[in-house]
Amino acid sequence: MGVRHKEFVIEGVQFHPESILTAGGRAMLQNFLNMRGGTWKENEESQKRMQDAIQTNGVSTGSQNATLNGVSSPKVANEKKGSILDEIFARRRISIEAQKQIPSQRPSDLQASYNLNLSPPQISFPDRLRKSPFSLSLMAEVKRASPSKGDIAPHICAPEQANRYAIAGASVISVLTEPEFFKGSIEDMRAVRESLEAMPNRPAVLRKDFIFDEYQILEARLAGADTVLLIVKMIDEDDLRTLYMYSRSLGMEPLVEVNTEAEMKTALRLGAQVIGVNNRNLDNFDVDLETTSRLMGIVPRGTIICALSGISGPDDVKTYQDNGVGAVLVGEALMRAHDPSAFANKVLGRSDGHKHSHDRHKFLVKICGTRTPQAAKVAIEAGADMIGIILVEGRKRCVSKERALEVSEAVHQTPRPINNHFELGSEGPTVAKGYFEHTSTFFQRSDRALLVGVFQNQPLSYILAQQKVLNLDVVQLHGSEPVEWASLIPVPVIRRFGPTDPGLGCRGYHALPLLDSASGGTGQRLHIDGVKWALGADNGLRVVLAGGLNPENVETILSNLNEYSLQLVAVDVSSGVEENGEQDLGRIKDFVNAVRRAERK
Ligand SMILES: O=C(O)c1ccccc1N[C@@H]1O[C@H](COP(=O)(O)O)[C@@H](O)[C@H]1O
Repeated sequence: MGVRHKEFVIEGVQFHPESILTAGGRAMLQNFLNMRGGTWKENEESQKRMQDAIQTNGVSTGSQNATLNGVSSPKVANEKKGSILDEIFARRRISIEAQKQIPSQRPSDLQASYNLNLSPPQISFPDRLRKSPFSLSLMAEVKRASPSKGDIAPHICAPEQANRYAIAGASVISVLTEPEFFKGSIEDMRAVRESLEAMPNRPAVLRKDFIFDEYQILEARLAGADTVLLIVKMIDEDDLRTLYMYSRSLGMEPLVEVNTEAEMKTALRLGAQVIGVNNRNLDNFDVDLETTSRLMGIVPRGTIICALSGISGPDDVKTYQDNGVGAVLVGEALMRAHDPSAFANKVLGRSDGHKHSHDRHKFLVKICGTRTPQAAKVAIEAGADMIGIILVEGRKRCVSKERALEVSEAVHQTPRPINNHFELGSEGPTVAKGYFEHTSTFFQRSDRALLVGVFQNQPLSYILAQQKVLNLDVVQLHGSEPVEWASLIPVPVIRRFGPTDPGLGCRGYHALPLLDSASGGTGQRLHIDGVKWALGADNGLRVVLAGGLNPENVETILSNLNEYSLQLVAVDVSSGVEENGEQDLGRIKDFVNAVRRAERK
């Protein structure tokens, strides 16, 4: 085991001597001192101060490191000095030490947040790898730059990139969080995790960084990591074990990285369940794709082996599949790919997953403002998918309790015409799906139409009571109700938004947003450009379209939105199927027929 330098203290902060032997390290120290109102000048006196600090601390096997929960932070093993990795580790050490001094980011702050259960829900990293439906799992990396390649894709938006990877079938999203050499940040990883929120079968999130301190592991968990990287080469075995156990204590099985047989043996002694074999030698950056297959021989069954680095396409993956490698990590090639989703699909041997032009898109139809059981029956028999009743006191279409019960009974008992039955998706259970893509399937019910109760700025207790009494299948919130209410209502919620309203695309709350003008039920049309803007800004968004639709205009409106038709789940009409203020059975049928014609175009 390598000897260690004792840390020294400047302005009350402990630093590792290796950290400031480089110009970059000194620049970071300068930043730190600036932040603290101190100065560090490259003059004789400061250099002497540094030399003295190094000499007086000298060579020692002890350590005086910062502690978290009373456990001392492990050190970078000294014999590894000299490589680029040492420099990165040394710089990370300085910046992490500086970060720990910032009120709100001190170890005690992180621990307090963790104790308050503020870390996002996690999934098991090894389980997620094992559940991949493909012959080998993909760990797709967000990496803007690297020390060996320089800039790769500095302008990418991390959560956008991660979403593409997820939908394409990646089991893990690896996010580089090191800022200087890789141009990443913990904020990238937090945003990536947020972008996967409420996505069924989301990928696991890996914090890829240079980890030497429990502090970084706790920080990762609070930002939403499901696993962290531990590099055997850079941490001595006792410290590695401490970090490994700490990560597991937070529910994160780490990815343990090795490059040689000796390192593999260390990882196995640790009991690591997931071992990444780096095909890149970190001293000289040489890549040898056979490294992974070579080291497989000594690995017991059940351990998941991942090939890391240098994989540039499906051809590289073939041999790994044959050798029983569980996963491949692809970074640079995906970041440089013109179409990362298509590239990821190819690596996984998956068809592109896109809908083809011959797949006819079906728009659900909601007939709202229904006031009689007869109208509900006619609408269902004409092919309507949802029947809405207005439960807003004072509005002209509001139905009495008795009438609402009658309509409810009609909706629950009227069978649907046979040609309205849905073919439900057969996608495997472990491929991630967009949140709204998933929730829109709630509304595709084959046996009967759904009953929707429309509310506007009424108390939550009233809404909950009505849902129960009327056996509502869906609740529509048409006022300024808090978005969070959707999680407190036991059936799917449709919530009204204007196209530029905040919260429209919030995942995890409303099952579908409904685009309409503010008051509702007035026949006021939405500006088509606004609708296009909202749909174009977020291609994972799915909506119900309402506002001034009628049998005469709905075909044209749908054809104007043709480009976005996959995002339009349903169309909704209230005043447009009325004649002289009453629902007109003929107009209801005309509306449904007009929508069906639009589907065929
Ligand atoms: O229709 C109503 O009277 C109503 C009252 C209160 C809130 C919402 C209401 N209707 C909703 O408005 C849209 C579209 O209506 P329109 O076609 O423009 O008349 C639809 O979502 C109805 O559910």
